[in-house]
Amino acid sequence: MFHSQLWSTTHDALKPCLQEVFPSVEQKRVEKVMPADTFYFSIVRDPVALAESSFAYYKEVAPAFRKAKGLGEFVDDPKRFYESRLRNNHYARNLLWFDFGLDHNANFSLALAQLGEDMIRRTFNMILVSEYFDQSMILLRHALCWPLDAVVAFSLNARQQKPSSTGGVGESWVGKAAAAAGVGIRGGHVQAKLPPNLSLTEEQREKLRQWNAFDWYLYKAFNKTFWKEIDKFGRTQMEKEVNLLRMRREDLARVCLRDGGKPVEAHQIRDKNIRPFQSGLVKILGYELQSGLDNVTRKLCVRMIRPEIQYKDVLDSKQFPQPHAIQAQQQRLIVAVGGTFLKQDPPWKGKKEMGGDVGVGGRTLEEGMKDWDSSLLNRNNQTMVREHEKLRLR
Ligand SMILES: Nc1ncnc2c1ncn2[C@@H]1O[C@H](COP(=O)(O)OS(=O)(=O)O)[C@@H](OP(=O)(O)O)[C@H]1O
Repeated sequence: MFHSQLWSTTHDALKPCLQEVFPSVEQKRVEKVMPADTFYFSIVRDPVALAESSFAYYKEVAPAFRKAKGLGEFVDDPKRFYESRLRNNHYARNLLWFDFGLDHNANFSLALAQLGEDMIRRTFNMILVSEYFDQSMILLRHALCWPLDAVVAFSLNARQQKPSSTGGVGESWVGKAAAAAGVGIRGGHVQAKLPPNLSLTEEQREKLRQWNAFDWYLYKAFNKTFWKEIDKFGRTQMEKEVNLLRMRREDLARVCLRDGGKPVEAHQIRDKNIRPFQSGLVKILGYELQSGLDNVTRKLCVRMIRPEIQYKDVLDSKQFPQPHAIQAQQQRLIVAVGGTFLKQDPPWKGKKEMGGDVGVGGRTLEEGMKDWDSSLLNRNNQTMVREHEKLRLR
């Protein structure tokens, strides 16, 4: 949901002014706090891929998904499982349409779909396509006159597609996922639901498109516009720039990431501050940084792989700096002794290294509390305090 207080300060923190709109659009309230020349963009994803992702993450969150054994069973007869009035069922029907602030339970009609499309076109300067992420980044960088490096990114928040084959019950994918989901393992048997079955036949994929008719309509419409934009840009030039982008990504992966940049399970990441939050029964992968990076390089690399919740916390700390709290904390560290002031080691120093691992860049927790640009992170943020309440941000 949109909160003007949040965004009014975000705008100062995020210059130049642009928004990748994730929350439902409440355009008037957004416009009140954003400058007139704000660049609004969003991204659409193929509804079939989106449904797979949504089912995997939100199986236990959306009532409509909960009772279905697999995505296929849900799709075969969605009305058996779906009740429009139930909270969180937006994950199960027309999620794109919902994210654009539209009524995802409305009966499909072409007229209504066109109205929605027009509204989105009026609101957004650009709609990108997830399936062509690299091409999207090139279009975006040109629209914003950004250098190539500004859009080089590693894929974040990816779902593990297959369970790992090694390890006993405690070490297995199911075991860990169950633990993450807070389900017990008794007598060596996993008392948890298995990871969701996402396999679909071609017929079921087609049914999914019908069930998510508004999303399918939007996806087709914006996909068409996207390719028109690429034609305007020039296909050869696009190919050239996409190649450059990929080369640059590979270079950065070599510098920043272990094992050639292969995404890894969260528990393999030694630095807890860059572990992606886990939700549901699928694993969300992250990256392990190269060791021995100098400070500047490390900051750049962390910036590229910081998971979404930690990223939100960085924004929070920029938007809501707590000068009094910081000052008070600093004062607590300065102890008056016989008229002179000595700086005392903070209580955590020497006890706890970041992620419990001294080897990771050799940074202390104190340093770890600072963001890439050295601003202090607020410890009373959501990540630190309400660990158990988190869901992926949507
Ligand atoms: N660069 C790039 N290219 C293509 N796809 C990418 C990229 N980065 C992230 N992803 C995929 O986006 C999915 C996560 O999206 P979000 O971070 O928005 O999370 S969520 O949808 O709000 O839950 C998640 O999809 P699934 O893995 O299918 O769940 C990511 O794999």
